[in-house]
Amino acid sequence: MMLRIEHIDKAFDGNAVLHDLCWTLGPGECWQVTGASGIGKTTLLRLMMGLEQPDSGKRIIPAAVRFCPVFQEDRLVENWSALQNVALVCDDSPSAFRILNTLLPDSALEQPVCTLSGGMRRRVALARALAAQGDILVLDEPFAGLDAQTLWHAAEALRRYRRGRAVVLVSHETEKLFPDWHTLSL
Ligand SMILES: Nc1ncnc2c1ncn2[C@@H]1O[C@H](COP(=O)(O)OP(=O)(O)OP(=O)(O)O)[C@@H](O)[C@H]1O
Repeated sequence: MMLRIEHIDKAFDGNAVLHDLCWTLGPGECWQVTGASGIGKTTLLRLMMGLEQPDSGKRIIPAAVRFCPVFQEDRLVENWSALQNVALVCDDSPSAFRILNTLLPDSALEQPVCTLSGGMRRRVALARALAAQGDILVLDEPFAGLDAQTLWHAAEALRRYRRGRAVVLVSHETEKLFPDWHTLSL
């Protein structure tokens, strides 16, 4: 078991978002979290990572488990290049370069990320999560703003570079891309 959620309730300003939610993530398992806009998908990811506290219920996680997140916002160092952003979380520069290279054109790798398009920036954020040392990839809309072909490449990079790590993914595209993954429907 890498992460367990037991009977979690979460409300904001008296509005219930998650109610009596139970779920277990096993080692190396891949999950897609689905549900309508506003149902609580991002809230659940934040609860998993301990960035939000439940009103009741608990989250059980071994102390050594580390997360590799892609947040809904890119959270990049704006004046740094894609390579510098990814190298920040990764001791192995050749491996960071390899991951970035599959996701972005060469011409985009060395300019400040603030000059890149929204879809390119999203791919830098995904590359950073894939290059990071950690146990669970937690990905909140990592494919936002990508056209069909780029999306396919990004999904392929996720398959190739997850390196056996568990994945929890929120994306509107997942059913077509990852038909063999588990689904948690909110
Ligand atoms: N910090 C907060 N303060 C108050 N309300 C919040 C907060 N975070 C989330 N909410 C509310 O909780 C509900 C669930 O939000 P959440 O972002 O988890 O939904 P979501 O399923 O990820 O939505 P989307 O698919 O649109 O991103 C929404 O009604 C949202 O307004």
